[in-house]
Amino acid sequence: MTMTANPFDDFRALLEGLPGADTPALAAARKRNSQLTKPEGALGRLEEIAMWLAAWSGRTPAVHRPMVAVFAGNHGIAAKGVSPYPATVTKQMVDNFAKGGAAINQICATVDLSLKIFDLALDYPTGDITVEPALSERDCAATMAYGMEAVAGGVDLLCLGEMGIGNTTIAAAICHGLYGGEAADWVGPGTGSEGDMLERKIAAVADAVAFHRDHLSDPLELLRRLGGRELAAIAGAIIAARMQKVPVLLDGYVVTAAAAVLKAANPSALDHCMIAHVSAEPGHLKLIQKLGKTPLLALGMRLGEGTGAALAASLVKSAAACHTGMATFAEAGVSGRDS
Ligand SMILES: Cc1cc2ncn([C@H]3O[C@H](COP(=O)(O)O)[C@@H](O)[C@H]3O)c2cc1C
Ligand SMILES: O=C(O)c1cccnc1
Repeated sequence: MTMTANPFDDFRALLEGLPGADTPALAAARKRNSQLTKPEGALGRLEEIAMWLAAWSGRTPAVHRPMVAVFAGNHGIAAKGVSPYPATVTKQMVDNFAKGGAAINQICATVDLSLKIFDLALDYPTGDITVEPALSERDCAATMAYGMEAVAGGVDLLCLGEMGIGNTTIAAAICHGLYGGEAADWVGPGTGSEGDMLERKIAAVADAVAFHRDHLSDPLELLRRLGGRELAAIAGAIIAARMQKVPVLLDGYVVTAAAAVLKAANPSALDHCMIAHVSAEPGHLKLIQKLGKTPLLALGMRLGEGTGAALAASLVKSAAACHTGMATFAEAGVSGRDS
């Protein structure tokens, strides 16, 4: 009989052997970028986006099949009174997504993105992280594997979103677990916690990290103890995207917290990801700084659902269109600099 391997072993191996950037594709894109009919660098970060697309897709920058994946999960911590909305809203919003009535539906329709909702065992909330792990090893690994399925069907830009009442508390616990400081440094209003509720939220994050403190040095163990189903699935989707050469846009605080776990396991793990926007949730900017990234948008949004990522996809599509569609100086007969 063979020994049962640790459920995280496959993910550890994947994280250790992540593929790097495609340097020939990047070099080709840089060359073309320098020949396009515009002053050098005049498209600013759109040029950076086009180079990033080339490096991580391994092709000429192009976005033909962009998709928003929204992962939904429920959290045991919600029973501690850390959100002004009841946990039943998670399922109700999943129904709203299906009917086309949520913000993310409107943005996807406007920007022309496909939208897929992944409903993760909503009737089975995760454990209360102040007194137990959120997930078993098996459940966490299986949910990460499920998240990897999001990267299918020729998707060439993956926008990650989430839905889960209580998950800004989970995101704060992950950040406090990863980076330390005070619990209050990482806790914000989420959907609108204030006063006593905000104090309960801070206490829950402090209690959770204190309870699990001897088990947080391993990032995947931290994810299963302090995380949640949608965060585990997001982590899996980010890994799968890297393996399949699909660039990724990360949404707000919750999605970025899930991603941060991977960076703790391998410092290069998020090189194929951009931060779509900085959320109004105060911990998000601090987290983005820890990751050494610069968000694309700052619109004061704090919704989640992948809404910031979906909006930023319009920038990525525009960047790819400029890169491929613009004429070169030679093609257009436009005089170059100092000619
Ligand atoms: C109607 C409604 C729609 C949402 N869409 C995203 N969220 C966002 O709010 C939740 C996290 O905030 P907290 O930690 O304060 O519960 C997540 O579900 C997130 O996606 C929503 C929240 C509500 C109430
Ligand atoms: O930034 C986020 O991801 C966020 C903020 C508030 C509520 N839900 C998500």
